[in-house]
Amino acid sequence: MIEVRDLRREFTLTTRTGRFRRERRTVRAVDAVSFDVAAGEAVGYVGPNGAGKSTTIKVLTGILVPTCGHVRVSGVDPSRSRRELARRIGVVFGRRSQLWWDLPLRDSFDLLRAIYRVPAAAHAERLRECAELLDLGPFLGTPVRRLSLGRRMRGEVTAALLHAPELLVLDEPTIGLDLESKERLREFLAELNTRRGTTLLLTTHDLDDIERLCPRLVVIDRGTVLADGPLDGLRAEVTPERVLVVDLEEPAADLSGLPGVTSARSELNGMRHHLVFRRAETTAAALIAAVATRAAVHDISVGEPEIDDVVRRLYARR
Ligand SMILES: Nc1ncnc2c1ncn2[C@@H]1O[C@H](COP(=O)(O)OP(=O)(O)OP(=O)(O)O)[C@@H](O)[C@H]1O
Repeated sequence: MIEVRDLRREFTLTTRTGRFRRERRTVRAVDAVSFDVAAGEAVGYVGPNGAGKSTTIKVLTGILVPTCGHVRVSGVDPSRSRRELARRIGVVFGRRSQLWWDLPLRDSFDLLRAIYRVPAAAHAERLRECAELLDLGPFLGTPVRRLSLGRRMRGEVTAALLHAPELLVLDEPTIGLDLESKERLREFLAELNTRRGTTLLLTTHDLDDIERLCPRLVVIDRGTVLADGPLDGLRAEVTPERVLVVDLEEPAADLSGLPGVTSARSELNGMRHHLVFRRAETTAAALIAAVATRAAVHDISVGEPEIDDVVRRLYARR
């Protein structure tokens, strides 16, 4: 669905250095970026501010022409076949609107139908479905400028989906939304991906979006790809240890020396034990079984590093 090979995009900046002197400087926003996204995947494209996320998205959606490299989205070269691409993909920019500010939502949707030449019956059916799932029905007659941000974003997503695209590209779709609106949007997008098979590529600073929506992460920093893989795989790569917390029925003085355990400590007078173990050497299940031979276990939990921690560690590798 998406094919990116050795993508580079540069910007030339001109700064005044004297009354008649100007200096030209080249900024490489994206450099040697390569990744693929298969049909049906949901991929999070993350990185710190200025990493090159939006530049990549703009190249993928045909807004920017690459300086060099090979890019194919939905079978077409985005910068050469922008119109064709627009018929195949949907795009949502969280910080920009594709709706007509003074028109009621419904009129914006009608205009988009005319632009994309969607048959009336198919349009009506998709609008009914999106309006129902995103609870937009009561607001279809409201001018866009009077909608809350959460409702407007739901309108933006509906607008991007009315022509039934096979790929939806979202740049910061949950930025500025309250928790409830974020959750509602995530739920809708997750369903769109799993039920409809719509491919998703999204950039976000909100790692809960990734946790909820994207089994795979592409991490970019300073224009190059730092890591690409399943979230769980990246977790294991950057944090080779996990923690098993065991609550016992009776206090036990010491649970150290179990195979694969690198450190152990206890609290609550020996009722709770924290066992740090290396995932490469043992599994949580094997460790629980080993603990059970020494003491009666009341409850257990296995700590995974938070996704924020995983991404921070990936950035810190530089
Ligand atoms: N039009 C432009 N002219 C000059 N430099 C630009 C332009 N657009 C982006 N850049 C530079 O390219 C780099 C990457 O920017 P980009 O907006 O792609 O990053 P980002 O990862 O989307 O950041 P953020 O999360 O802050 O939106 C930055 O150094 C930025 O200043």
